Amino acid sequence: MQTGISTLLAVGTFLFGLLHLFVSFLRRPRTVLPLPPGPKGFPIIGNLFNEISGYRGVPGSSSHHLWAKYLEMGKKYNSDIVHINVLGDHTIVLNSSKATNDLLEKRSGIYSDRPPMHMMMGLVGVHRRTFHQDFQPPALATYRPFIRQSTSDFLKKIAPTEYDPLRTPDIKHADLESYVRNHAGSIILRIVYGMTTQEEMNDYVQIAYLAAESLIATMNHGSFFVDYLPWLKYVPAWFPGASFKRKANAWAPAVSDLLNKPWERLKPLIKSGTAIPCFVTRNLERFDLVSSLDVDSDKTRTNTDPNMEEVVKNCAAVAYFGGSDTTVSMLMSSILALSHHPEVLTKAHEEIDRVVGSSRLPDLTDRKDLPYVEAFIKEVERMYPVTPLAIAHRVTISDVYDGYFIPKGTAIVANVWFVCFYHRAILHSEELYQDPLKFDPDRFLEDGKESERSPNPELYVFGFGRRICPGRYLALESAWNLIACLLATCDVIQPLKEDPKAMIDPVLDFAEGIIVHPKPYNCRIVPRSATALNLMKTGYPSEN
Ligand code: HEM
Repeated sequence: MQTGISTLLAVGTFLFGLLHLFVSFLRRPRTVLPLPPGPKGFPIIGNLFNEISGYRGVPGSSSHHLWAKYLEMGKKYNSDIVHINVLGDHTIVLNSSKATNDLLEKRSGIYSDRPPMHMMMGLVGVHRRTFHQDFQPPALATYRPFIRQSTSDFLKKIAPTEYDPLRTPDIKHADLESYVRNHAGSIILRIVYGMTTQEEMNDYVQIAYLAAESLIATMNHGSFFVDYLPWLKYVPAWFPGASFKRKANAWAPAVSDLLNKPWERLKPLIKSGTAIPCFVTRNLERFDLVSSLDVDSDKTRTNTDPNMEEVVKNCAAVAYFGGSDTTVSMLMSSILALSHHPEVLTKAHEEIDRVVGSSRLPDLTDRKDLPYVEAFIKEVERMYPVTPLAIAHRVTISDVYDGYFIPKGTAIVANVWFVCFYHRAILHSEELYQDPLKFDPDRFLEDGKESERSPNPELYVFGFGRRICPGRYLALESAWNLIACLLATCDVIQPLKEDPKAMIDPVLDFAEGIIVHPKPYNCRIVPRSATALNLMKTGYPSEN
């Protein structure tokens, strides 16, 4: 009986698949204008078996980064916008700042939808306004004490017991990453859910880490077959070729924990009036939802808008996720860059010593007076963009650009990373940045002051138009605070005993995913003096 049902399901799915392909073929865009150039595909399946489809299941598919493949494609077709069609699902890759600006910024009204991310369980696409209100610069002043607290905790963790520069041991990658993860995680958990104790935060930082592993692997449009054939989400996990389904099942608990666990912890505290004011409490109050919160079940009793509790819950989880792994990537790249560029470290030390002195830690109020530190962070953003392909948008109505037809529903990918070729590129473009593969913070300065001679990478690394990252101000403040304090107190140098063959290339060795991280590296973080070590151990003065 069981086998009969399975066979029936398999045959049904196969026939349904054929029907879907046939209908997409009939409904393919027919217009006198050409689609942007791209590899010639086969009828119906299009570029499915072409490496640039983004689908990792293609036999023999190389492990090259997707953004590097897009580079090759742009070169080949000599165009800064290129087109891929997989099974009737259209993707257009924008390889230049002009194209991203023209479409994602100037035509933001129609280019701000998201393609469905079937592997992502709908965590994106939630209420943007709710989010932006709490993460705009005026709200940030309230969060600065949490940022300072987390930076103090970080400095204490990396501080050696004694000041002995020659015997300070290497920091292993896993330890450094866990301290950085704790820094980013504790700031966001305090802001979003009002968590204050390190013990409870540890568990939740780990939850965000596990969820990030799955979400990172799934968010690049086309990473899984189901992105192209949405009905596949209904096939059972045992179905031949349904490895995406088995992966989704394995990842589901982590993503569900991310969404539910901190929420379930907070609900009774809100009900009893003992919750610490935070993003969730403020938004529940804003939408008059506190009294309707149902502590005993997953469901909401709804005497107001039935969806708003879900919106607040989703926004909280998206902030918790969005604010964790991204900032970790940026900080790990910053520390890697410092350990490879002693000349940058020396200039930053000189600036901090001159402006802040050595008797206190730098604070966010010093930020405007430390242009070299600011330029260093910009150069990290440019050189190591956290999300090299941003997050795909989708166009809601058919459009025409540069003489090309862009069909309604096309996924739009901005290739932010893109190494230069001719005059088309973004963060590594020779046209925008002189000597683009050189790590050089000075490109953002003139006579020691902030300058606009190279465009600010923040125009690209945080996304575009209406979808621009709402957490960008928080990310930059928290990253700045940690980096400035690290620079003020420490030398960041190469490890003592490093096998040269095991050393990673700071330009090329990045792990693939929607959020990219440097491959594991060790380094040495050595206090600059006994006074600096003392500052690390005491941290910022207590604010209670
Ligand atoms: C270095 C740190 C960060 C980077 C590089 C970054 C980058 C991005 C990018 C590229 C997008 C997609 C924008 C687009 O589609 O055009 C995005 C979206 C988003 N980010 Fe960030 N982000 C960072 C930190 C944060 C933080 C700290 C938070 C939370 C407080 C956050 C919350 C979000 C949310 C909620 C979205 C979705 C916005 C939407 O779909 O409308 N991000 N981020």
